[in-house]
Amino acid sequence: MQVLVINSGSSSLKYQVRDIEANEVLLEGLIEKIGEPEVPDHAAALELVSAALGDTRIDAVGHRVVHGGERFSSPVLIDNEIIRAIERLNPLAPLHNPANVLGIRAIAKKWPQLPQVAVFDTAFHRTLPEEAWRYALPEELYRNHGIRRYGFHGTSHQYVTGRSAEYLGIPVAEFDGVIAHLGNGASITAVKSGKSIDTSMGFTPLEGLVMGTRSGDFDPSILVFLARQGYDADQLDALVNRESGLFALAGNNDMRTVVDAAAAGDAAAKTALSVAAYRLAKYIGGYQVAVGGAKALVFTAGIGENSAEFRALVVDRLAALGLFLDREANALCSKEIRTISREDSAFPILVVPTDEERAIAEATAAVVAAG
Ligand SMILES: Nc1ncnc2c1ncn2[C@@H]1O[C@H](COP(=O)(O)OP(=O)(O)O)[C@@H](O)[C@H]1O
Ligand SMILES: CC(=O)OP(=O)(O)O
Ligand SMILES: [Mg+2]
Repeated sequence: MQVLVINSGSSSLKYQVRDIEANEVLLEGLIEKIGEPEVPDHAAALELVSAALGDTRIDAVGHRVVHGGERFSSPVLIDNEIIRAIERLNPLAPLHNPANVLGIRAIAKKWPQLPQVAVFDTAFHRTLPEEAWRYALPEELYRNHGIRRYGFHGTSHQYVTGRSAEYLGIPVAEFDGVIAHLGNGASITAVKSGKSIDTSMGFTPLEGLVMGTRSGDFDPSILVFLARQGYDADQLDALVNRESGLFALAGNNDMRTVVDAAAAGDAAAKTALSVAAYRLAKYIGGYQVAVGGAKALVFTAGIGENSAEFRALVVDRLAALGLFLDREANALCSKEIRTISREDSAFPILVVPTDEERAIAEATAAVVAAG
């Protein structure tokens, strides 16, 4: 089966065509600047994808959909009712979901006969126990507005959980571990018996770790204070989602630039790295408690897979957990799954490359084959 995988962002669209049986990428690309004159909307972006596809056969389309709310705990075949259900979740993920819906509608219009499947970022986290998903807020906020913790990056956390168990030679149902997905958006998940039991992102992909341009955790009274100073909702949204994180602390949202600046002696860049590494180390300590003793700590995504410097800054704070880095193994550049901890570490620290597109393609093929 040949599956077109679509990851629509608000201003970009990533795509891949994969052969499922051969596990091969036949074609891939990235369309940027959607909304600007060259590519006015998602339909225009899709025309560019269509041109790039040429006469490549497509049997099904798999979409990354960021918010699946409480309804979706697994991938689903898309129909009009499903599109409307995803659309109703738009207010919960304003940066991501509207773009996902536009991508789905554009394809339904252009290739109405093609089966489309939605694969949700939130689905893997549907196993969170209430003590992890519930905020200590009045019940009606949950009942009337769905205000609770959902968690994101689930497709990646689930894929990496499976790969880690395989690497350790244990069934996934016996895997207890802590997975740190560190990309532009970053989240960490506590996995117990192969299931997500806690994760750092919450109602939206803002809570938790320090990210490229998102603040992660802070005292929500700051928003109340700023509202009283005259900030409106859009300004507050931009402030915490687009103007914070590494960008606010170091003047740049790209980890490579921040690490280089710190190495060159830039004090703000050093502070940014310390704040981000300290926050993550604290979460790892907390999740070690949540899972009752991990079998592995796993780093993944752009920063987790590639930044030996940032991994060292984090692990050097974990001596209390009995974790020690093998400096040489950590410094190695590789696309392979690998161990980066010393033999005498309490449990192994792994680097496991994620592959959200592969996971989405395989889930899509499975849903289409079953339906
Ligand atoms: N070689 C590298 N060293 C350090 N950081 C890297 C390297 N390659 C990528 N990154 C970082 O990974 C992040 C992007 O991660 P990625 O998973 O691609 O994000 P997303 O999919 O959310 O856009 C950026 O902060 C980038 O600087
Ligand atoms: C949910 C989320 O944060 O996604 P991304 O990392 O792609 O922005
Ligand atoms: Mg990502």
